[in-house]
Amino acid sequence: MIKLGVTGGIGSGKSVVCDVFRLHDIPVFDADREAKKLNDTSPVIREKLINNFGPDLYQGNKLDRKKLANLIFNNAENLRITNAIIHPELAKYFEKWVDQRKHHAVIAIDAAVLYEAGFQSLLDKTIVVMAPLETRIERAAKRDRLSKEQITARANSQMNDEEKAGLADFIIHNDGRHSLLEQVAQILQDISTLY
Ligand SMILES: CC(C)(COP(=O)(O)OP(=O)(O)OC[C@H]1O[C@@H](n2cnc3c(N)ncnc32)[C@H](O)[C@@H]1O)[C@@H](O)C(=O)NCCC(=O)NCCS
Ligand SMILES: Nc1ncnc2c1ncn2[C@@H]1O[C@H](COP(=O)(O)OP(=O)(O)OP(=O)(O)O)[C@@H](O)[C@H]1O
Repeated sequence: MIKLGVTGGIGSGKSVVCDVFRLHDIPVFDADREAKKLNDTSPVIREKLINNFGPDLYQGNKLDRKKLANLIFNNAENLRITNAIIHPELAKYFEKWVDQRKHHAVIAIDAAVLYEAGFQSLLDKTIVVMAPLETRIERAAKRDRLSKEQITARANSQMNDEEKAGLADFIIHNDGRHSLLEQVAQILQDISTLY
């Protein structure tokens, strides 16, 4: 089995690229979505987040996402604490998810903070989806109905594209001038010798 990581800055097009992988019948683990599920279901995460940020971070069983977002985006120490709580649990859950898909030749994880979370050590190859920062901010602002400042705060909480590109095995250009279908097909051809 080849384990691929797909990352890229906010609004870069990771989810669109991962939909192309799904078209090739490759299962994709959506780290954002699975992390949010764990935030609401993992007693370990809940206890540690409450110990660090207080009980009103949760309304009943549900994490108040807006409250946590306001605490971590623009505060490096709170971001570090939160990542140290959530990412190890997310990594454990990802490994279980992989074990249940052993019959697939290739699987992928869609993770905005793949390198920051240390997931690279769990993977065989990593792919960075790149687009100009202003394009990314416009796309994400349109999609999420967040202000450009809120998107920029999230972008500033992530490794920048150049650092990610230096760590990547493959780059996918999603600037509207390169075909995503062709770039994904080329990567799958390149890795086909590995399995
Ligand atoms: C803080 C949370 C609750 C905010 O959720 P909310 O729905 O309000 O914001 P949303 O998820 O839309 O955030 C938008 C973007 O922020 C970025 N982002 C999310 N978590 C992080 C993080 N820890 N570090 C840097 N950027 C992050 C992603 O690009 C995400 O798409 C949520 O983002 C979260 O639980 N983050 C911590 C877990 C995590 O690292 N998830 C990403 C795994 S790759
Ligand atoms: N090449 C493109 N042309 C036009 N719109 C695009 C393109 N690629 C992505 N988009 C749109 O931009 C927005 C961001 O794309 P996507 O959600 O795939 O990014 P992402 O990297 O997953 O972002 P995030 O990290 O915020 O989840 C989406 O609304 C998507 O439909």
